[in-house]
Amino acid sequence: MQTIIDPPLAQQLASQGYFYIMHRFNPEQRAAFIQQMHHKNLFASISVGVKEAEHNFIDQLASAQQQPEYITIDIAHGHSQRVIEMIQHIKRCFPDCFVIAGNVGTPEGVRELENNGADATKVGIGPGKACITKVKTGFGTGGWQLAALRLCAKAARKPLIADGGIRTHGDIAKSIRFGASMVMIGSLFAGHKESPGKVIEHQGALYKEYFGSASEFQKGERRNIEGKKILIPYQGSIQQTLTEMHEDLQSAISYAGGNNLQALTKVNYVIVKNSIFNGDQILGITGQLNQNQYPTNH
Ligand SMILES: NC(=O)C1=CN([C@@H]2O[C@H](COP(=O)(O)OP(=O)(O)OC[C@H]3O[C@@H](n4cnc5c(N)ncnc54)[C@H](OP(=O)(O)O)[C@@H]3O)[C@@H](O)[C@H]2O)C=CC1
Ligand SMILES: Nc1nc2c(ncn2[C@@H]2O[C@H](COP(=O)(O)O)[C@@H](O)[C@H]2O)c(=O)[nH]1
Repeated sequence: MQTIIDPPLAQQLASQGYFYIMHRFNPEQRAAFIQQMHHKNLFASISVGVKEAEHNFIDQLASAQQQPEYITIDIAHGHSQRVIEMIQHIKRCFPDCFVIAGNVGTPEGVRELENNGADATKVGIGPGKACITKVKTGFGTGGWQLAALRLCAKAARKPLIADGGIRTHGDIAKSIRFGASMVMIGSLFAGHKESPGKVIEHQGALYKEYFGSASEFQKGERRNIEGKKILIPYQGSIQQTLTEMHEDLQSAISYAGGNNLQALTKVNYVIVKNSIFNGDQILGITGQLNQNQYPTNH
């Protein structure tokens, strides 16, 4: 997403061994981005849409022999013929490229994209924090993302990426329990100084803008709008959050009784009707929100 990642942050993440997906909203900069990443011996992970210009873009990369290691097909409704055609087009041009397709919310969607060549599938229709798909269309996995993931995982033969709805670090461990190999995160990263969202001062406090890729702010027009703009409290460096996520995931693995991520995939769980958040907010002793978590809703 344009308010989450830009080339410098992609370089930082890749050089530290994190996976990233570069957004597709500066289309003319993608070829140069691949070159820059390769020049620094880093992997290139770009995204594309499904329209004709995107097919032509893949052809241009192929003619220039500029193969990114990862291409994500990033559209709202991933269980569609246009995504299947794009997977096949990419695989024709770049048989070795790892193709991530999505987003879907059903086992049928996962199976069909996998059968047509996707190497991994993104699961999540509408659980994102800047998303309004559920209220506008009545569709989606918003509010039951983990259950959707669990259903999709039963059908999946290749990795699943849980995309959207990660609100706490604990949600990462839970997503792995229900079948994700990876999670994709927007809002939890949006407030950091490295994220490209604009800094806004509001009633004496600093925030960063975070907008949906299907919002009017991204699209520049009010057509098929399924996203909104929100403000996320400004949080300083992303490294602190990454470190804390790492530590929390390590603790989760230990609670699961193991010493690697596999342990999380087998742990027992109970489903409770209402979330057992105990009404807690994670507040520091000064009453300030802890640096990295639980921004207020806007
Ligand atoms: N994960 C999620 O829940 C969602 C994510 N998004 C994000 O928003 C961005 C823009 O996505 P998108 O609008 O698909 O990209 P594009 O504008 O590239 O549209 C791709 C194609 O899908 C069509 N389209 C758009 N929305 C839908 C829909 N809900 N159902 C069926 N067809 C649709 C478009 O029609 P036309 O040409 O007429 O515009 C176009 O043909 C992406 O980054 C996507 O990830 C958006 C919504 C949901
Ligand atoms: N329905 C919409 N979903 C969107 C839009 N822009 C992005 N997204 C999805 O949200 C996640 C990030 O979720 P978060 O909970 O971590 O903030 C992102 O990866 C996309 O899949 C949108 O405009 N509408």
